[in-house]
Order: sequence, then C-alpha cells, then structure tokens
Amino acid sequence: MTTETIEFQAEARQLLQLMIHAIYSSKDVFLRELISNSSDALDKLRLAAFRDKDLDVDTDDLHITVTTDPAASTLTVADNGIGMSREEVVDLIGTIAKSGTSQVLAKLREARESGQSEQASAELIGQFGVGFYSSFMVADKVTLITRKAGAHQGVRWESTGEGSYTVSDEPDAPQGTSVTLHLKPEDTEDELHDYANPLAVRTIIKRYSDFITWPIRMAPITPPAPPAPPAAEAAEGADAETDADTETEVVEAVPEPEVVNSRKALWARSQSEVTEEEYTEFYRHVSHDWQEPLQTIRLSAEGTFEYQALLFIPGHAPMDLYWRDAKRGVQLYVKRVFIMDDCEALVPEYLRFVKGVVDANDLSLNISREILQQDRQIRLIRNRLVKKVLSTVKTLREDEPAKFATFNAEFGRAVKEGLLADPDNRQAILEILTFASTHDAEQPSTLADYVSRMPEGQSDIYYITGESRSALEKSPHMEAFRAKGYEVLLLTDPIDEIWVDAVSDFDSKSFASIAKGEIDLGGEDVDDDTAKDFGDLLGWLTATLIDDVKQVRLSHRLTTSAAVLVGDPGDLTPTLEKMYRAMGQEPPTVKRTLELNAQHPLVTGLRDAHRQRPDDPALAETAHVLYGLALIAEGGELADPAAFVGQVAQRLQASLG
Ligand SMILES: Nc1ncnc2c1ncn2[C@@H]1O[C@H](COP(=O)(O)OP(=O)(O)OP(=O)(O)O)[C@@H](O)[C@H]1O
Repeated sequence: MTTETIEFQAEARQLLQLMIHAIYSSKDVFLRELISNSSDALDKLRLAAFRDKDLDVDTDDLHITVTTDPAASTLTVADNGIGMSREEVVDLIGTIAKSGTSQVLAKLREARESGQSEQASAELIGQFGVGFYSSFMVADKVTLITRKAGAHQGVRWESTGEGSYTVSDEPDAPQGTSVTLHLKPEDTEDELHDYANPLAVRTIIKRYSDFITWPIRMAPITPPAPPAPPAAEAAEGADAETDADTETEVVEAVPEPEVVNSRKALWARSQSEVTEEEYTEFYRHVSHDWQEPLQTIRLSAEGTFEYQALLFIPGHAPMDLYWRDAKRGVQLYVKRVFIMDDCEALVPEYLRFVKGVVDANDLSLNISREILQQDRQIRLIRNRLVKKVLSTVKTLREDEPAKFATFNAEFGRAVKEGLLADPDNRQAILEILTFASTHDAEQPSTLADYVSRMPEGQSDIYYITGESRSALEKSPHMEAFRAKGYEVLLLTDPIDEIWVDAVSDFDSKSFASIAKGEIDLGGEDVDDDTAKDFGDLLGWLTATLIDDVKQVRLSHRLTTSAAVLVGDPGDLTPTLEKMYRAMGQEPPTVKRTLELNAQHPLVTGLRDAHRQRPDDPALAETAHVLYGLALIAEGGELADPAAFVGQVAQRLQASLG
C-alpha cells in the first residue's frame, strides 16, 4: 500500500485558496455540490451498467447517504455510483482541466485587488463552477474514499486544502464514493452553520436538492423508541422506494434511514406544482451556475413522439461563450434515465448558452452522439426548442423589457451568429436582437422600433459597420444622414460585418450601408452646372489616384468633410480588411470610389488651382493627401503611412512659405 503526497496543480491551489477564504456569504451550497456530484455518479453508473452487461456492479439500490456525526463534527456524503480510479482521483480532483481557468483566476484577483464587492467575485467564481472544492468553505480537512465500478481496489484521498493532498490504497472501500468533511467550528456570523446537525442538513437538502431523482437517505431525526414497533407498522413507515423489508425482526439501535428528498423530476411535474425556487435550484444543478436563471422555459410534446424539456436562459454569459472548445448543449434523458451531458445535437451553436434537460420517450438508451446528429426525431425536437427559445425571448421584449435588455447584452452577439447559421429562423432572430443606433446614445433599439421611427420617404434601414461607436459617429459617411435626421444603426461586432451582406431585409425594408453605393437621400441632385464645373477636376483626379480608387465623383453624403470613400455593395469594409490582416491573410484589394464635397473650400480650391496650373506636381500631392484623409476619417489603414506623413509635411511647409 502506497501513500503518495501530491501537489495541487497551480490553478487548483489558487481556487482552493479562494474557497478557503470564503467568498460566499452562503456556505450551505457546498452540500448541493456534493450531492450533485453523487447524483451524476449514479447516473453514470446506471448507464454504464446498461451498456456493459459484463460490468461487475450492483445497481439494485442506487442511492446517496448523508450522515452526520455531531460528536466527531463530521458530515459524510456517500453514493454507490460510478466511483473513481486512482488516476481519475488525481486528474479530476487534483487538477482543473477546464479551459479558461487561468483567465478566470486572473480576473478574480483583479476584482479583489481593485476592492470590488464580494458579489462581483462570487459571480466570477460562480460562472466557473467549483463543485467539490466548495467543501473547503466549511471543512478544514476532507477525506474522499472511492472505488471505481468494476475495480477491486479503492482509493483514499485526503487534504486540508492547502498545498497538497495524499492518495493511498483503500482495500475495503465499498463501490462508489464517500466524501467526509471534518467541519470547521460553527461561526454564525460568517454564515458557517453547524453541518453536523442533522436537522439543519435536512433543511439544506430539501432546499437545494429536493429534485434529485436518486434517494438521499438520512437517519431519522428521532429514532423510534424501543421496544421496536410490530412488523406491519414498520413496513408502513418505510419509504416507498425501499423494498418493504419483511424480515423486520428487531430493529436494532440502527434505525431505518429515511429518504429526505421528494425525487420528482421537475420536468415531469405539472408546471403549477413547481415553485420558482425549485426551478432555480434545478438550474444550478444542471448549469453549475450559482446565480439565478434569467428565464425558465418548459415545453412538451405528446403523441407519436413524446418528450419534455425544461430549459433555462442564464442570467449572464459564461466565460467561455466565445471559446472554440467550450462545451454546449443540454442534458439528454430517455424516459427519466440520464443519457448524456452537453448534447450538442439538441441546440444550435448560436444558442449554446441555453441550459437544461430534454427527456425523450422514444429514443434508445444506447444512442450515441454520432447517431444523435443524424436522428430525425432529434432534429425535430431541436427545431421546436429553437422556435420556443426565440419566441420566449420575444415575449420578454414585450412583457419584461429589463430581462430582454439583459438577454441582449449577454447573448446578443452569440445570437447574431444564427442570422448566418440558421436562415430558416432569420426573421425571428432579427425580431429579438437589439442594435446600437444614433437614436439613443445609451439604449440599443430593436429593428421594429427603428422601423416605427422611419420618417416618410425613408425606405431602407440604414447602418454602418466599424470598430467602435465613437469612431462611427464621427465618420464622414454619417454627415448627410445626420443633417437629414435619418437614424443609422451602429454595428460594431465583428459578425455584423458578415451578416449584413447575407440578410436582405427586415419587415420588407432592405438593409443599406451608408458607406456603400450611391445613396439617394431624395435631396438635390448635383445640377448640370456644378457637374460641368467639376468635370475636369474629377477626370484628372480619377487619373491621378487610379492606383487607389475606382473613380472620383461628387457626393450627396457630405456636409462638413471634404471627401469620403465609398464602397460598392458587397465590397470588403475597412474593418473586414483589418480582420483579414489580423488573421494573417492579405485581403483582396478593392478599389473604392472617392466622393468629394462640392461645397468644401479644399475641393473648390483644388478645382481652381487645377484650372490655373494643371501641370503643377504639388497638386497631385494634394490629391493624394485628400485620399489619405478620407481613408483615415473612416478608420481605414494607409498602405504607406510614411509617404502620407511626408506629403502632409510638404503641404504644410508650402502653406507657410
Ligand atoms: N461522487 C463522485 N463520484 C464520482 N466521481 C466524482 C464524484 N465527485 C466528483 N467526481 C468527479 O470529479 C470531477 C470534478 O468534480 P467537481 O465537483 O470539482 O466538478 P464538476 O462537478 O465536474 O463541475 P463543477 O465544478 O462545475 O461543479 C467530476 O466531474 C467527476 O468526474
């Protein structure tokens, strides 16, 4: 028998420290985490035994036992579930393999150093989910004994939560896992309760873990006083789930344990029977989030293909919402039997933040992830889930605007991906998104609200894409629209650059970029005289700038700036070009059109100078500077900044001469 002392992985150690110096005002939740782990372990064992008939395990009486020992000041949560091998104990308990751990920890440290509230730290750590480690909020030593299903040798893991833990063999360990907490002394001021008090523990289980479908057993609070009751009564008093034990001779000093949870799958109960609190606790169980959900969604289908679903929209985006390897999907059950976590086939990627459970009646328990992807029934369920989630958010828009705003702030960017990925639901997605707009500096707007504000004569939904609201507001493209009082959507998410080209319209109104194409604002056309007046200049400029621009023309867009660059519909925008470069790719070169403001002194001055001195090389330099200014004004990047600076310096010098 070997005892090894092993250092915690650095991230794990840091998390433990955070736990020990408890951030939470409510420490009771550690019990929910342990029971949740046990419940998962029982689910896994049932499934493993079903799939592998040779597995040497006993699945007759799967359950969780919670034992308190006030004299020793311990609390034990035990299950006869899947258990862990020695390697698994080291990998799963001593290390944190979740992507993004160090980022979360860095943020946490920042939050603490900058003196942010406990709430802020709690939210961060809650997003991450810390499960088993929360034991160290209430215990100064934790002993875990486990035996993996089918294995003959058990393992004992022990730690005080500081730098290291020990692992040793435990030959007689029963199948499953038991976690014993050596409790810290009660400290009511710090919300640290007496968790060796059976009554307190029951109350916590009822509050947080009532819906767990496996029996959670505890010794009865008041053991039946001797003499033992007659056999008939004893059987009556026993719980429905325990086999009515007919061999009740004398009930020794050890009383029959009681089941303390009601065990009802929430999604199978009628909606009116389930309280908000129960939903919240269930949400925490499936999501590993410690906060409340933003919205709970129920749906069910009867008939040839029956299923029930209980879904949640979280109140905040998880850390890994935009990480490629993030897990997603809901839990899949078949007739109350847990089949898998993170079932991707049931929710599209753009709704990856949705949590919950789908319980389908007619699938095989053997179904694999690969088959699920192809399954027609699964596709049908998924289509319905998507429609239900989208319609639920739509009702939030009408009934609970604050929640709707939170939804968009947290998930809007992810949902936008659906505009490309899910063309069938495009209109429904457009209906629930909000966009920053020139209408209001703070509040984003729905498209429906935008359309309702469109003045007579405006036929399109105007937008501009770019990197930031402030840059877009200053863009020369905006000038004529501002002057006309037309509202413009300010789209600054990278994905905006892409969906605007794919989505043709909303409510029969086309999307029109104010930075592309010839814009007809119904204003005065350039009259013939002006056109003639500038004809020479435009021709000469087009020739001079031919390496950079497609054409030079007079503009309808400008009121104050001298010049602006305009793309054709479908052209890459400057932001997209930058995105290409950031990915290490050279974007295809697109020449755009340079538009000039016929009223601007720089433009009229250039016209006059060109008329007088058509061959002056300094004028060509001015033309290049004009182009460079237009490029910078819209947030584009100069191909040769040094040359531009040289030209500007030249022009400045000349102006002083
Ligand atoms: N009672 C148990 N039986 C079997 N395996 C367990 C048990 N408790 C924990 N584990 C294993 O250890 C892993 C880590 O548990 P931990 O509670 O730290 O995280 P988690 O449950 O995966 O997720 P979260 O941190 O979000 O709660 C679990 O995923 C599981 O594989």
